[in-house]
Amino acid sequence: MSEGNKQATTLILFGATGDLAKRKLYPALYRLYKKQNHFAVIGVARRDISHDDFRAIIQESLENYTHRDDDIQDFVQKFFYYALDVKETEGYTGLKSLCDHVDSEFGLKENRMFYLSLAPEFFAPVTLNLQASGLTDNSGWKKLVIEKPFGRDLKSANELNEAIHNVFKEDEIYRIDHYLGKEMVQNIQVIRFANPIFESIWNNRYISNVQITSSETLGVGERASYYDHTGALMDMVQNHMLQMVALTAMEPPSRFETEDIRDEKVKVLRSVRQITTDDIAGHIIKGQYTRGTMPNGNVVKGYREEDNIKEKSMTETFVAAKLFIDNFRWAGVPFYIRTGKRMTVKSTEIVIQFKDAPQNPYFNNFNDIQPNLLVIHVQPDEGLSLKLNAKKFSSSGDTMPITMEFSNSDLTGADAYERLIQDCLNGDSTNFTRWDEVALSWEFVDSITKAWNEKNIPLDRYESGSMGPASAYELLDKDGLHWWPLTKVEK
Ligand SMILES: NC(=O)C1=CN([C@@H]2O[C@H](COP(=O)(O)OP(=O)(O)OC[C@H]3O[C@@H](n4cnc5c(N)ncnc54)[C@H](OP(=O)(O)O)[C@@H]3O)[C@@H](O)[C@H]2O)C=CC1
Ligand SMILES: O=C1O[C@H](COP(=O)(O)O)[C@@H](O)[C@H](O)[C@H]1O
Repeated sequence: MSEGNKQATTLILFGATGDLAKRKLYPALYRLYKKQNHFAVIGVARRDISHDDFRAIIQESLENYTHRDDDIQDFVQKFFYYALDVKETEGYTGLKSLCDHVDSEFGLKENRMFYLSLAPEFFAPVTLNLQASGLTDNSGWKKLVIEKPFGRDLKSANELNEAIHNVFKEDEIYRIDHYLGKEMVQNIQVIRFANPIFESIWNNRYISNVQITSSETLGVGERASYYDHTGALMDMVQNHMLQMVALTAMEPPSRFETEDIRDEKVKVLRSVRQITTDDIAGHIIKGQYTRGTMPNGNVVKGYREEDNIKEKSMTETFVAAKLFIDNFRWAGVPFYIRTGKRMTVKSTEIVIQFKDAPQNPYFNNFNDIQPNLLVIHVQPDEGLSLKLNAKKFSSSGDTMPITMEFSNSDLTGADAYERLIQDCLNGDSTNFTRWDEVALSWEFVDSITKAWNEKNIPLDRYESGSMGPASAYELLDKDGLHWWPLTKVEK
């Protein structure tokens, strides 16, 4: 058992009856419990339910969980419930009493993790109420885990940051970006920095372009009211997509320590070229899905027909962008990113396309010479593939493309939320975003929003079940490139 596994903790989970808690957090906590972490959980939400009703919710959320054992009863006994409208200051006194009680019953040393899995408008008021009620005057450590989105633009993110900094120090704040908990996102640094064959050519001399795709087949689902005033730019680009760009592009840190790694990511984010109103049209595409047929044959509604979406909503459900990182290593190399809902497949991949050989002796020889590609498969399969050219078997000089593959898919690792909560218990904030990363990401995203508004950029429609609007293809087409097909997709 590592040191971290011994950290006794009371986890106060705000939003305990919500979608994220049920789908992701309870399975993650169950796995952490099985790894001998010592914690109890107080779930907080408005609905008036008993401890036992709450435990039933948790059991239900684990019903389809494949690694379930017969210790679920013991697991759920560590869960308690407190009904509270988080805006109402008075109710926090009762929460503190329950917290003190649970703490002494389980011997949790007054270590407290406050996890805000709530709508973002509650992040600041809850934090201030925690302080006012004395919940943060504990003798053990305190940590604030805060879900995304962290603000709606740089200004509001700044205000939120100031509010939480009145109560928590930066090293007590864990801003979640769950992509940073994914196995292959964490692997990017190892693939790059532990393999001189890659790192020595990881620059504009050898790399033609980078393509990062995160496509989803699901539509807006039950999160319509959140999504319709958020859109793909804030929901995915500001955080997950820019974090993957930063990890792919960063310099090797001087040491693999939290702040050194974050410093390098910050340098990349600072070097991302701001989008001006004049070049927005050629660089950033926004799209919205219409009715269409998914590959499984299901006909699905268009975005504007979804429940709780405005009939004339202009919210983008798709973004494709061409970014440049203005530094020595990446000058002139486009980073293409795209993300969207209701696309053909669910997949996240990072493709590094290498430049063609300067002179190809096989050219014009009816050969199928392809660019070398290094593909990092983030999900659903986790792995790596390297596309090369080789001699066609038994031919005189013909070539054929071959692929070398590594796949994690037979291994059962931790899930992103499990890793991140474990890191937080252990006090390791490497895979959480530091304030300056968040601020720089907003600065970039704000420049896009501003330019979109000023230029009145149209919303390009794409059929559900497609890979996005035609304009997203044209983005690469005019550079003589194309999106590489995603190879590992959810079946
Ligand atoms: N769901 C997802 O896939 C993802 C979610 N997130 C983030 O996680 C957070 C939670 O999202 P999600 O679970 O989807 O949201 P939900 O709307 O499903 O859940 C919201 C939760 O907050 C509670 N709640 C709402 N209002 C109050 C209030 N005034 N006082 C106390 N509790 C309240 C609700 O319970 P009740 O109604 O009983 O009060 C419920 O438990 C958000 O920040 C979201 O952006 C991030 C990534 C993915
Ligand atoms: O943060 C979010 O991520 C999910 C996609 O996450 P993934 O792990 O399934 O790729 C996205 O559906 C959601 O809209 C967004 O808020």
